[in-house]
Amino acid sequence: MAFTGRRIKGLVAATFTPMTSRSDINLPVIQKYVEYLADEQNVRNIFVNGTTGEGMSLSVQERKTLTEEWIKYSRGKMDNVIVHVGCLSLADSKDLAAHASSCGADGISAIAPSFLKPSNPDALVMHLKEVAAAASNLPFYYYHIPNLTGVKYQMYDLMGKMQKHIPSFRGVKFTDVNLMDYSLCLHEYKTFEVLYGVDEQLLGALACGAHGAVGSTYNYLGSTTNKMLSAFEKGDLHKAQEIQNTVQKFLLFVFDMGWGLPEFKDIMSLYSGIDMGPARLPLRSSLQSEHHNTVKSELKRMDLL
Ligand SMILES: CC(=O)N[C@@H]([C@@H](O)[C@H](O)[C@H](O)CO)[C@@H](O)CC(=O)C(=O)O
Repeated sequence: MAFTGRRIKGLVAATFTPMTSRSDINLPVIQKYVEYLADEQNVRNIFVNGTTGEGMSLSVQERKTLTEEWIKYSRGKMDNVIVHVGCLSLADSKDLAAHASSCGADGISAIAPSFLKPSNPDALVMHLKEVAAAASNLPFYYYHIPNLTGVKYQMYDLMGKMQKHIPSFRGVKFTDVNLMDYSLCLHEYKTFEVLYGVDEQLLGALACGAHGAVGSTYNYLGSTTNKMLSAFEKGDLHKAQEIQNTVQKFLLFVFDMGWGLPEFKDIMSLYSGIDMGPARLPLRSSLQSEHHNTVKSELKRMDLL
């Protein structure tokens, strides 16, 4: 696919998957969720069924149903809906990619299979090429998240291979703290997109030249992070640093409590007032109702609520 020049700019919320108290997908919440992102957080791009969305814990049919709902309610509200189609099975990934294309998604993305891992970078590219070909009309983003997949190839090398072999290759969703690799990618592959995925150090990525970022905190700290992007664009580095530091302190509080994805989902419910429901097994939240006020007062103390 020839590069059209349209770039994802700014924040992309990696959406949570709303669930019922029994951990079934909760579709009626999606419309309100999309409106909340657009109207309250000023976030106009979403990345669905990814890590935050517990995509790998959903069935293929659930992922298809969710994709349809996200796309339906995003019309006129979101600029881009990127659908994560990565699976352990190539056949499932291709099925999801073709489905995303038939639904009118704006792009697809896939992680590396993480149980039987690719033998080498070329094998990974062969796998991704087949996934991308199942939705050849859509931009394809490789989802680099080495801490979770255990597939740790340098993106600087891999981008060259993907550019050569995958006609619809558009870029990488880069969820790693290695800013040297990130910066090398941005500067070598200028017509591609390298979306940054570690919210707590987005400012560092901006300094490298980042134009877009995908993350879980943009669901509820989107408007705060947008202020950081504006400050950076205006050259007000001090203000941008202050905002990044506030987000970092909030995340430090969360990590110090030993919390992670299931608790982030609870925090999104507390913050937005939209019930996201619990995370699906094997994840379990340890955030109890007695923690709710602590979280809220922490957010208020940091001027985030
Ligand atoms: C490992 C992980 O979940 N990383 C998040 C970050 O947004 C992360 O939650 C944030 O930086 C806080 O650590 C995103 O990169 C994940 C993401 O974009 C996705 O849900 O696909």
